[in-house]
Amino acid sequence: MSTTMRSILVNFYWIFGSCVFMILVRTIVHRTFTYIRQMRRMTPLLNSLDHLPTKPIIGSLYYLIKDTKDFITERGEKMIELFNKYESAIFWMMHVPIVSLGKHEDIQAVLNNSRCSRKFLRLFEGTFGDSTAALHGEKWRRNRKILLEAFSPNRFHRFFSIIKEYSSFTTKALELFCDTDEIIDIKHYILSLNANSFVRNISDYEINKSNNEDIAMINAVIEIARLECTRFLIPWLHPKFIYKTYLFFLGKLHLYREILQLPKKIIKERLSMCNMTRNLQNDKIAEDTDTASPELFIDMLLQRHNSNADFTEKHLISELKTIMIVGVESSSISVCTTILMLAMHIEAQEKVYDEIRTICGDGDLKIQIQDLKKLVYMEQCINETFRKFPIIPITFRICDEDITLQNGQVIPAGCLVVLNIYKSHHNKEIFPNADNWDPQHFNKEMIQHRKRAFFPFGSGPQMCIGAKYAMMSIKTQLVHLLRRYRFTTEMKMQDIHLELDISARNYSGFLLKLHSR
Ligand code: HEM
Repeated sequence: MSTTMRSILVNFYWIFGSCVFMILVRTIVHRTFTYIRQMRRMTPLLNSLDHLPTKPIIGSLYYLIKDTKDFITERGEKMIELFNKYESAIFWMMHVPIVSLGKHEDIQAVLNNSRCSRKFLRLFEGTFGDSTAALHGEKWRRNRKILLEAFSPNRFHRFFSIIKEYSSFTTKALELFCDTDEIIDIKHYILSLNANSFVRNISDYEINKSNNEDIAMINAVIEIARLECTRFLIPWLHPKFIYKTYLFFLGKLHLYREILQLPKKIIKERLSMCNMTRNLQNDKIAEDTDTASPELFIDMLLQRHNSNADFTEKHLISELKTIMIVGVESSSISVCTTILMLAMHIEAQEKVYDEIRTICGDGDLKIQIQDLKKLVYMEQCINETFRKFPIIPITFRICDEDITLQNGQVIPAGCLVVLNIYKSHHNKEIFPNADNWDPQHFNKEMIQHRKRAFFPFGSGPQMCIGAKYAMMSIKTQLVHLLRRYRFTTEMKMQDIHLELDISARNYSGFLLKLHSR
């Protein structure tokens, strides 16, 4: 290399290096000033609340790390335990204050306030990306409209027959373990049932178990959720560049590609199928999809993508990926936990079984969608499972305006708020037998009184759009499984340990024995 070339390169590196340095300094100074300005306004208001114990630099995070063998699995339970000590308090996530609220009136006030959003979910980009769950404002409103239509009860007949098909298939597959001494973890079977039926319901795509691309997504979801939860708890990992570097050193960047493989493949296959049909039917489909609302969720998204320049391919993939994540895991956990509870409470299981027999008869199982409403005691058991083990035990909001609590305290705008659903579900004034699993909490006489402190699907404008779908799906699966098997377990309540990332899952498993009916 000539000397001139070398000196040009050296100058280039100097200029480039200085630019990067200047940008870094500017960002740090800007962030520090913004933080100081915000804290000046927030501190007087926050001082009126209880403060959770803190340590220098890491704040209250110390109490999540203290005496912990495995931070990733134990942090959820520790967080709930810590928040549960106070009705409303401040938790210092390093230098960032988070206000935790546990009174149901305060939780309602925040959930029902349309100026409180889930903007922080941008930190969970692998899980939620640019989907409805992470959006706010006009974009969120437009996406939510599509979701509400796609999962409206008038579309349930088709969903129901597909869920029935996969439930029968899984019930038969479990035959292998019936009346043997083998203890099995039903989680894998139920997860597969829900993944297959949900993906068919939204896109007509059939998951191929022998295809690595299809299976990779399921593993990537759990790992990414864990990583993003760590990112959320450690503010130093919030800047994208630092988080990406962290992933690079952990060797986990590939997960972010894997999580997108299945949604991308579904879209590709759907597009090629639509093109084929279009050619065969002489453009009839094209005319239809331009005017009427399509039947499948994926077609609704494709229609939106075709007609709206701001709904890019990235949004399309993200929406599909997120709905698969939230739709599959939550229903699987609910089915598994309800069966585990019924296995621990045999009397309740017999009562549910008698109800199923009364409604569906003794012969071959011929359940109709309208029968599901009649399964009242089963619904009490499902609700009690949601109460005792809420799938989303805590949720967060950032409020764009000051929020006044019932006792007059003010939560300043811009503050991150934790809504402690778990605490509300364990309020002994409303649920007298709160520490135990007791379906009587939801009997006919008390249900209205209790539902005001009961938020399994959230509440207000951002409430879950899949609540009715989930209840229909869970009941259909339980009818099939409980009609064929009596489940027993050696597990006890204290064996259940919840890991918390985007949802709470029991990492001790769902260990059951199956006996024929
Ligand atoms: C037992 C099953 C389920 C539970 C316990 C559950 C729970 C929840 C909760 C608590 C929220 C609100 C979170 C918050 O306010 O921060 C939520 C939101 C959401 N859920 Fe579910 N969910 C379940 C099933 C489903 C299903 C099956 C779907 C899809 C069909 C779904 C789609 C969504 C979406 C899209 C949102 C975000 C709504 C918005 O931001 O406007 N969920 N879910």
